[in-house]
Amino acid sequence: MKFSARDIALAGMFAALAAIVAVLGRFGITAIVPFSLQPLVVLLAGGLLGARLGAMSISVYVLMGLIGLPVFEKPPFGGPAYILQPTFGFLIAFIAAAYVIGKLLEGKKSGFGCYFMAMLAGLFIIYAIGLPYFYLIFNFYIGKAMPVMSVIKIAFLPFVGFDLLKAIMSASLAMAVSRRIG
Ligand SMILES: O=C(O)CCCC[C@@H]1SC[C@@H]2NC(=O)N[C@@H]21
Repeated sequence: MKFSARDIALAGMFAALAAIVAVLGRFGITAIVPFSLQPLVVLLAGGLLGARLGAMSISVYVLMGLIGLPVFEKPPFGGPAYILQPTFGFLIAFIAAAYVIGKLLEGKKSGFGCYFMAMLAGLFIIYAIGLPYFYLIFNFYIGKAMPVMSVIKIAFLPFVGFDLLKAIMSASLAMAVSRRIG
C-alpha cells in the first residue's frame, strides 16, 4: 500500500480537523454522549479522500488519542483506557464509515442523491457500531443497567436529526469539490 506525499498531507489534515472539532466540542453541553461535529469530518473524509485514505485519516486521529494525545472530546481526552469509554464505539465506527462511504462513491460520483445515500450509509454504520458498544460497556463493564430504550434515548434520538443535516452538508460539499477538481 503506497501513499504519496499529497495523500499523507490530506490524511494528516483530516486527522487534525477531527481533533480540532473534538476539542471545540468540549465547550458544549456536558453529556454522556456529546454533540459532535466529528461525524461531519468523517463523512467528508470518506467522500473527499476515498475509502483507503479516508479510513487512514480517521485511524490516525483515533491512534493519536489512544497513544495519549488529548484529542478526544470527553474526559480523560486520550490514552488507551479510552477504549473502555461508552462512546469509544463511535470512534471505531468512524473509521469503518469513512471506508464504506469512499467505497460506495468509487467510480460513480454522479448527483447529490448518490452522495447523500453514501453519507446515510456512513451514518448507519456509525450508529450500528456505536450504539451496541455503548450498551455493552454500560451493562457489562461499568455494571450499570442500561436498557436498550435508554441507549436509544441517550445516544441516538438527540443526535439523529443533526446528523442528517451533517449528511446533507457533507454530500453537498463533497459533490461540489469533486466536480471542481475531479
Ligand atoms: O469522542 C467520543 O468519545 C465520541 C463522541 C461520539 C459522539 C456521537 S457520534 C454520533 C452522534 N452524533 C453526535 O453529534 N454525537 C454522537
